[in-house]
Amino acid sequence: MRVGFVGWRGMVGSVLMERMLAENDFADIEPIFFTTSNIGGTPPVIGKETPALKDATSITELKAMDAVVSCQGGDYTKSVFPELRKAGWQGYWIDAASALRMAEDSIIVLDPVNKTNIEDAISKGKKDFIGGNCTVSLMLMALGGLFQNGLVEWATAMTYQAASGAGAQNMRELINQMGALKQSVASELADPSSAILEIDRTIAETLRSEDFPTDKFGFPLAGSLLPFIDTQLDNGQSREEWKAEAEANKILGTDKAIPIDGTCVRIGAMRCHSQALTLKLTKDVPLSDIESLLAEANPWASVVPNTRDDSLRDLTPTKVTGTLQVPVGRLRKLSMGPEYLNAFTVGDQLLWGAAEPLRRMLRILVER
Ligand SMILES: NC(=O)C1=CN([C@@H]2O[C@H](COP(=O)(O)OP(=O)(O)OC[C@H]3O[C@@H](n4cnc5c(N)ncnc54)[C@H](OP(=O)(O)O)[C@@H]3O)[C@@H](O)[C@H]2O)C=CC1
Ligand SMILES: N[C@@H](CC(=O)OP(=O)(O)O)C(=O)O
Repeated sequence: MRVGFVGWRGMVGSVLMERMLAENDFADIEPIFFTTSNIGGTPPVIGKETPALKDATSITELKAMDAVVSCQGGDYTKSVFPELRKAGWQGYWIDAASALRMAEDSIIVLDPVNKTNIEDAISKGKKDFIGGNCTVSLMLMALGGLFQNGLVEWATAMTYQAASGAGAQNMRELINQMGALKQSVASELADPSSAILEIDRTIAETLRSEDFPTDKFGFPLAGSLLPFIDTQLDNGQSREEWKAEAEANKILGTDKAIPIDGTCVRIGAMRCHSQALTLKLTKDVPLSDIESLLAEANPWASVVPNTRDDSLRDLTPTKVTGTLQVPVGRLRKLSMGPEYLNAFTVGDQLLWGAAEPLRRMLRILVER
């Protein structure tokens, strides 16, 4: 299988490359690397010979691929994909960008949750397999045991999303913001007898100053938060909030849409998205059954006991970052009634949130 990779040196693409190397995925395909900026350049080192970088905008070059995996972004997808199909290309298109997610012919891929739908789509000749939004994929990885068993009447997710979701430059800016804050009070901090309210005043001034580094986010994130992610829709939702219900129901293949809504918030974590969920269950399910269903849904979901020690140790971005684990905890029935469940989950948005579903989709095709 000749597989073209576009966007392999970006942040999501680099995580995909790391995972493919770790799983020895390149052994079973003929990889060809593309670029939008360095045609003829040196391809990445993957343990086998590959040709010089090809032009990612060349329909002729792309047409020679059996599959194309793109982590290049939505603008690239929108400009190249229709031309490629128009030119009669019948290969598989696997994409991290949101551009084609809700297209009628596309499947949103998250195989631990919708492998049957994926297999069915391949059998029916579908060719466009798109990775889901990171918060949606991570929610379904963590809470698949309830959603897949028809136990969720509705859900509301309040998110705590990492800087990485906004891009590599934003991650750098977050650290620069942290550095600028520390610098502004360095001498006071070094003096244990200095007044905390004076430090706080200086920090607030620094956050509000014109010199504070905010080119990428537009606003301070370190020492603050940003309660709006992605663009604004007419109904008051952010596009990120809209994706929850739209994409989750498409992934689950529900006949009747499960309402899912909430508020998406950017916080100063590096690459793990966290979510606090309230779920209205379709019936009163005992907590022990809920825990079993969640833990058994897939090998990456795990239940963190709802104790202070366990939650603070195991249910944080610090613990989860760089791993494929998607722990879920803070599980308890809410005071509203026995059908109301509280949950909190954390996941790495570059792994299960972006690269891993694409890697596994390619494997499904290779192994058929
Ligand atoms: N960030 C995220 O959390 C998620 C992103 N996505 C999707 O993936 C797409 C790509 O996102 P992301 O990986 O963050 O984008 P990046 O900006 O990191 O990379 C995109 C492309 O930019 C080019 N580029 C230019 N300068 C550099 C540089 N210094 N280092 C690396 N690449 C550079 C590369 O193309 P070239 O080699 O051709 O020059 C690269 O493939 C997004 O647009 C989105 O659609 C999906 C889910 C989550
Ligand atoms: N919007 C997500 C990241 C992302 O790229 O999402 P999508 O693939 O749906 O555009 C975030 O900011 O955390």
